Amino acid sequence: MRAGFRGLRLSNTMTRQKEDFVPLDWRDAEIPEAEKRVRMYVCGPTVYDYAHIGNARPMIVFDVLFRLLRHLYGEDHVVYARNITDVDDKINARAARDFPDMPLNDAIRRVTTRTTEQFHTDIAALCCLPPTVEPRATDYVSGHANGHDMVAMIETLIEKGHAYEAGGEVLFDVTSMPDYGSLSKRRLDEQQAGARVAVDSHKRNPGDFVLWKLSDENEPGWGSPWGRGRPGWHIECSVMSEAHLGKTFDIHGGGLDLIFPHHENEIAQSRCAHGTASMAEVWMHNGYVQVEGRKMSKSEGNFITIHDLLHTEKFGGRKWPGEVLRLAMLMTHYREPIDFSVKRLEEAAEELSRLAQKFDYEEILNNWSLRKELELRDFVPGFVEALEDDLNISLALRYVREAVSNVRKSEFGKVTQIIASLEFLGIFRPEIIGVYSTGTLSIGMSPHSALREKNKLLNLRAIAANTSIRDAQFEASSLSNEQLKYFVSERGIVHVEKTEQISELEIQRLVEQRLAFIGDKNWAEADRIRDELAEKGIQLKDSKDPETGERLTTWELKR
Ligand SMILES: Nc1ncnc2c1ncn2[C@@H]1O[C@H](COP(=O)(O)OP(=O)(O)OP(=O)(O)O)[C@@H](O)[C@H]1O
Ligand SMILES: [Zn+2]
Repeated sequence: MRAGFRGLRLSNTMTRQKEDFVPLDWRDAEIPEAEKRVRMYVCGPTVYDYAHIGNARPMIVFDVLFRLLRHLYGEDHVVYARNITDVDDKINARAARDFPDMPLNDAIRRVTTRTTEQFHTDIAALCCLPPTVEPRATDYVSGHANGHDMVAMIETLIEKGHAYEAGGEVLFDVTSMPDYGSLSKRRLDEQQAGARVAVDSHKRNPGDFVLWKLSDENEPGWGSPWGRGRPGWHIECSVMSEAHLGKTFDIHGGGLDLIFPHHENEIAQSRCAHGTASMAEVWMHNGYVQVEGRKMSKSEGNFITIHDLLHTEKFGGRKWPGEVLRLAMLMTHYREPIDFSVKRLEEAAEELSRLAQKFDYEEILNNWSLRKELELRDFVPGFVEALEDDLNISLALRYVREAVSNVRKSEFGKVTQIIASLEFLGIFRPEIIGVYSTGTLSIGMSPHSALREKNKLLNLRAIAANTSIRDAQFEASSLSNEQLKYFVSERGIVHVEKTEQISELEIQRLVEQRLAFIGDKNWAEADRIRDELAEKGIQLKDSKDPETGERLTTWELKR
């Protein structure tokens, strides 16, 4: 087998073919094994508003690819860069609207920080791993330490005759690049002939695009040789991908809508600035999330945010767990369109609970900790091969389904393969395997059962740490001498509650007080204490000491 080929085949928009994937570093015998890297760049969000579920699709698709690359090449051998676009006129408009009394730059900062945090929270709930690096556009406009900045790249493009200044802008001259349009397969002459948009008078060609534009006083701006201004949209990705992945790298991804003009223009900038034959070896594009046949988008107004799906009942009258949303995306091949509907989410939810029914909680807990001990990295048969075929997740899921229907609980190895596969796809959480567990740790419990309960609880904690449950709550630091009730809710949230504040000493004190009342024949007070304790779950038993004949009261916890 060729060096670097691990069986992975990917559809390349550039060649319109499914190709064997051989990362660049593996083609170069000079690079030592330990230093080889697979390098992937994905265009991230423009942070001015909540991300909608359409925006989530590339994040989820390329998260699966990231996981697969890590599995095939080793975790330390994959670099995944996904940017944050925090400079954009839509951001400026939102800042002025939301914080009218604040200086614009502060307001912009507020909007981008708030939106970025929200984005991170949303996609963590969709079980996406953080990328290796997440550069922000504003850190790369000018004066970047290694010279990896937008102003420097634009200067290079002007020097090399690919860009020109006109009408308060710097524009890329598309005719300066003979094979401009190679990704979208749009020929320049066709574009010009068919151009219906009025040609801006200062543009040499209708297809020329903005690299830099001057800013008004009340717009954000950076100093540059062409005056105080801000970058056009495409230049940031050329600059940040070079800064983190080099002049040419392995995979570049994003949604279908980015092929033209965004990716086409990234290619033009990068290749012309660096004098290279390609920017990325493989170009991958996910299909649209659609609503009634039309692309979900903010401008169409036909969108639903990830946040609303997770936390409100706006869509289909219920909240949808992150795994369900994620599975709803993964059920369709990444290049095909998805019609987003309540029905689809219901199907995903049903599929998850079908996968769940087979297992019993106790079993999984035991297997889980064993698996951790053994560091098993084994998946159900056929699973990895299916993913290697251009991310054929539907087929991979079919293998998981088959494994689930054939497995017996005692088949530890197979059960762990199933869990590893579900976990790999990011759809594993305790609740999807039917977990609804409650338990009690209480005073008066036999040491053996207390230990069992305690171990269960610690296992829950381990599960919470190992999956993406971020909201797990553990209030209990000491598990002895307190009655603690814990439960895993349907959403997988682990709560630990103190169900009883009363201490053993206190019970003892009350028992003695009651005996004193009995001695005084004050039955009313004696009964009051008995009822009070019963309310707290403590049952008293009266007996006589067989030797002394003395009245004896013991207590136990009633369930
Ligand atoms: N309906 C959709 N289906 C699939 N991917 C989408 C959809 N809408 C946007 N994307 C992708 O989401 C990523 C983030 O893009 P970005 O933040 O620029 O979205 P956007 O352009 O603001 O969305 P919109 O199209 O709603 O204005 C891009 O890779 C883009 O291709
Ligand atoms: Zn980009």
